[in-house]
Formats: sequence, structure tokens, C-alpha cells
Amino acid sequence: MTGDLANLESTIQAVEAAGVTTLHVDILDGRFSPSMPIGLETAKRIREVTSMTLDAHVMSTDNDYFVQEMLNIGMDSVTFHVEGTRHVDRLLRVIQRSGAKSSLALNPATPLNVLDWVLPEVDKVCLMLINPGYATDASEAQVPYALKKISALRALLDSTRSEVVLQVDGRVSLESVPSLVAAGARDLVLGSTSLFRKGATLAENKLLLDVAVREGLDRAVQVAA
Ligand SMILES: O=C(CO)[C@H](O)[C@H](O)COP(=O)(O)O
Repeated sequence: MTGDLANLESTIQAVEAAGVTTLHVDILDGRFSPSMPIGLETAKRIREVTSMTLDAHVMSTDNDYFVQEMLNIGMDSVTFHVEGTRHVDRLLRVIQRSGAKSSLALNPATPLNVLDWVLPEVDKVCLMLINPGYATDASEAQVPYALKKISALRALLDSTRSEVVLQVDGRVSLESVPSLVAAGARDLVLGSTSLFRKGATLAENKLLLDVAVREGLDRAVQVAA
């Protein structure tokens, strides 16, 4: 949703040329939160024009419907929010049966204990660091407890030797990447303040991001030692 929505195909090509391998596709229904950047037909076209891995992030009040649509389109992984999903366990199984990777997203204020019973059932957890759907609202800032929440989930995953991927989404800025990675994030959704940061090309931003990730991983090793 932070790419050039009027020139999506060329934006996708530029992202791929910069060396990014996964495209995060934000699907909002305008009701879960008040924005609707990409419709189903656009999502289908994205699948047709790229062979990149597609990571669909469904933010809707009707997850049964939108998750199934994402699977029909051929998304490689599908994330949905626990908030507003009546049958979380069942929907995870629908995704697993399709062969796609399953992922749960948590709004900033949602406690980690909603994961208690389903953590072994997911491939990935997406921690929202802003309120979902408000990426184009400049006043929407990363929540101040982002690092604490990431560290808490990292500790939980490490304590059970879990291989569930810890993704973070929302104002993942070039400056914050080392701290986010050091805290335990391993999958970064790169938007307006990182890959699409103004004043530099996508390729330049990607190179800087690679350095920032390395710094974060080094810091994580130092803390563990
Ligand atoms: O899920 C999202 C919004 O709901 C976006 O993926 C996310 O906000 C990325 O945008 P930015 O990095 O610019 O905040």
C-alpha cells in the first residue's frame, strides 16, 4: 500500500530489481480500518505480473471471505488478524490445507497471550507496530512499546525453540531496523520509511537496509553471548 498505486507494475519490477524477494500485499476492506488501497482484481493482477513470493496481509471484518480469495489468487502466505476472527483455529487450517503458509497478525494493543494455543499452528506471527490501515496517515507513529512486545515474543519463541517467523509491520524505518532486529524481529515489512524512503532510490535504500539488518543481527548475537 506504500508503493506507487498508479504505477504498480513498474514499482513491483523496481522492488524485485533491488533484490527484494517477497512482496507484502495489504488487503483492506475499508471497515476493519478506514482505507482500501488494493482490491481483489488488483491483487490478481499482481499475482499475474510477478513471480515474487506474495505475502498477503488481510485486514478485514470478513476474514473467511478475504482469506479464501487470497488463496484462490495464489498468495504464498496469508496473514489475518485475530481481532474480528470468530474461528481463528479453523481459518488457520483452511490456509494450511491449501499449501500456503499461515500467519496471524496482532494489533498493537492485542496481548501476546491470544497466541497461547495456536502458536504451534502458525508459520508466522505479524506484530503490528502501528494501527493497521493507517500507513498513509502521517500522524500515525510506531507504538512506544514496540521493542518490548517484540522482545517478549522473541523470548517466548526461543523458550520453546519455535521456528515461527516473527514479522513486524508499521513504520519499520531504516533507523529503527537495527533495534527491531536486535529485539528479535526476523521478517520486516518495508514501507514508507525504509524501502520507499524519499530522497533515495529503492536500490539505494535496499543496500542501506542490508547494512542495518546486519547491525541488528550482530547486536542480537552480542546480547545472547
Ligand atoms: O499493514 C500496513 C498498514 O496497515 C502496512 O504494511 C504498513 O503500515 C507499512 O507501511 P509503513 O512502513 O509505511 O508504515
